[in-house]
Amino acid sequence: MSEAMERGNLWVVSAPSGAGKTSLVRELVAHEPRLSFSISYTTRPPREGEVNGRDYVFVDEDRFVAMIDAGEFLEHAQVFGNRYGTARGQVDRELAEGHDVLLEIDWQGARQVRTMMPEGRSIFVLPPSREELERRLRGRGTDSDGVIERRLREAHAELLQWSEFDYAVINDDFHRALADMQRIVAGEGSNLKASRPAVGELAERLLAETPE
Ligand SMILES: Nc1ncnc2c1ncn2[C@@H]1O[C@H](COP(=O)(O)OP(=O)(O)OP(=O)(O)O)[C@@H](O)[C@H]1O
Ligand SMILES: Nc1nc2c(ncn2[C@@H]2O[C@H](COP(=O)(O)O)[C@@H](O)[C@H]2O)c(=O)[nH]1
Repeated sequence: MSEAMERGNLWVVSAPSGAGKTSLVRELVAHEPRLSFSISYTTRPPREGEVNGRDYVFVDEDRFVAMIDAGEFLEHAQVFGNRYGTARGQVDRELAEGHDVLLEIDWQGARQVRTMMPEGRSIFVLPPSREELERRLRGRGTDSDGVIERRLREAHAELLQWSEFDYAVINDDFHRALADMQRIVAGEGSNLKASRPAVGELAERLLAETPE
C-alpha cells in the first residue's frame, strides 16, 4: 500500500520595496532544495537583466485581466501602478507534490492568501532604517527617481501590516538575516510573539520615519 504524499508548506514573504526580500529569497531558495519559488505574473515592464519566466512572467494588461476572469490567480493586486499575481495552478501542483512553496508578494496579496490558505506561514522583512531603505532602492539602480519616491511613500502602508505576519526578519546584516530565514523555514525560528518587542520598536520607528 502506498503512503499518502504529505502536502508541502506554503510560505509568504513580504516587505517594503527595497528591504531586500528578493535578494534573501533567491539565496534561501538556492540553499533549500525542498523550497520552490513561485514566479509571479506582472504587467510591469521587465528591468534590464530580468528574464521572462525566471524573474516574472511578463504579460500585458489584457492577458492579466483574462487570467483574473478565468480565476487563474490565487491572489493578485495593484502594486506601485502595475498588476502582480500568483498563478494558482503551479502553487497547487507543487504543494500537492510535497514541495514547500514560497511566494514573494505584497501585503495585499499576503492578506488574500491568509484568508484562503490559513495554514500558510508568513515572514515580514524589515530594513534597519528608512535611510538605508532609500539607499538600497537608489543603489539598486533599477528605478527612476519618481518610481523610487512612490515606493518609499508606499512603504508606510506595507509597514503597517508587520504584526499580521507569523515571523519577522530584520535585514541589517544580509547573512544574519538569511540565517534567520533558514531557521524559520526549517521550523526552528522564533515566531513574532517571541521577537515582538525588538521588532515592534523598529517597526514603530520605521513608520514614524516613512510618512503616509
Ligand atoms: N542586508 C543588505 N545590506 C545591504 N544591501 C542589501 C541588503 N539586502 C539587500 N540589499 C540590496 O538592496 C537592494 C534591494 O534589494 P531587493 O531588490 O532584494 O529588495 P526587494 O525588497 O526585493 O525590493 P522590491 O520589492 O522592489 O523588489 C539590492 O541592490 C540588494 O542587493
Ligand atoms: N500581490 C502580489 N505582489 C507581488 C507579486 N509579485 C511581486 N509582488 C510585489 O510587488 C512589489 C514590486 O515588485 P518589483 O519586482 O516591481 O520590485 C514587491 O513589493 C513585491 O512583493 C505577486 O505575485 N503578487
